Amino acid sequence: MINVALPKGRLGEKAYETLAAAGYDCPAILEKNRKLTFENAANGVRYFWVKPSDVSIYVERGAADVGIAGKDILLEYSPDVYELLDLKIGACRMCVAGPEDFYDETDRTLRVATKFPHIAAGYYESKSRDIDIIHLNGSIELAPILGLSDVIVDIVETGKTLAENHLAPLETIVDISARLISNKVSYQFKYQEILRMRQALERNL
Ligand SMILES: Nc1ncnc2c1ncn2[C@@H]1O[C@H](COP(=O)(O)OP(=O)(O)OP(=O)(O)O)[C@@H](O)[C@H]1O
Ligand SMILES: O=P(O)(O)OC[C@H]1O[C@H](OP(=O)(O)OP(=O)(O)O)[C@H](O)[C@@H]1O
Repeated sequence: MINVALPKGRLGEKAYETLAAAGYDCPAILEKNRKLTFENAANGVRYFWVKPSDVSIYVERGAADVGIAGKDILLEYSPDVYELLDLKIGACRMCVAGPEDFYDETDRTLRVATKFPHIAAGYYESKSRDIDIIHLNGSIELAPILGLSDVIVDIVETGKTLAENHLAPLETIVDISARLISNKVSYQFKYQEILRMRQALERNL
């Protein structure tokens, strides 16, 4: 049996469809209910629905053997896991964004609002730019509008949220997509099962 942590929310359905298409379907998961675990003994898979930002914790600690997590989560938390495959789903990019006419006055500390403080800190450190990080949990675009920050570091997919709030992407930090990750001990002890899953997913890319 292989235990798989799936991200709830916008990435969840695509992640499950990708696994189902690779031979790891579990029809019960499509029932609209509040259950969090689903098993299909026929193909040896057990799924857990977890918060997207928690997938890497479940996998790192071995509560799940494998999981599907956005590259943003892996860059932010640096979990001690193996990254096995780029699944090419959930494509978006991590950007610096702000008012369209933003001009960085480099003589003062830049105020950066973000849900991703480590990614933001690493990016500005690489540019030797002093910043003050304002760690928020959502609606990041509000920060520059209300004067809480100068810019934001956030995910941009279609760009609609930025445009509708009169903001623009200013710099791309990194391209993001979902990855298959594995617990390091499971990768040894369930090597054949995990390899089979990775290969089946890779064939379907
Ligand atoms: N428009 C988008 N906004 C946010 N994430 C996106 C977007 N498009 C693709 N993704 C990918 O989907 C993953 C899950 O995003 P989602 O918005 O469902 O999680 P979240 O609500 O931010 O997570 P959490 O509730 O744990 O904070 C992200 O980690 C990212 O890799
Ligand atoms: O470029 P777009 O297609 O508009 O997508 C990007 C937006 O989606 C995400 O927000 P989310 O919907 O997760 O809301 P939250 O950050 O407020 O929780 C992200 O933080 C951006 O705000």
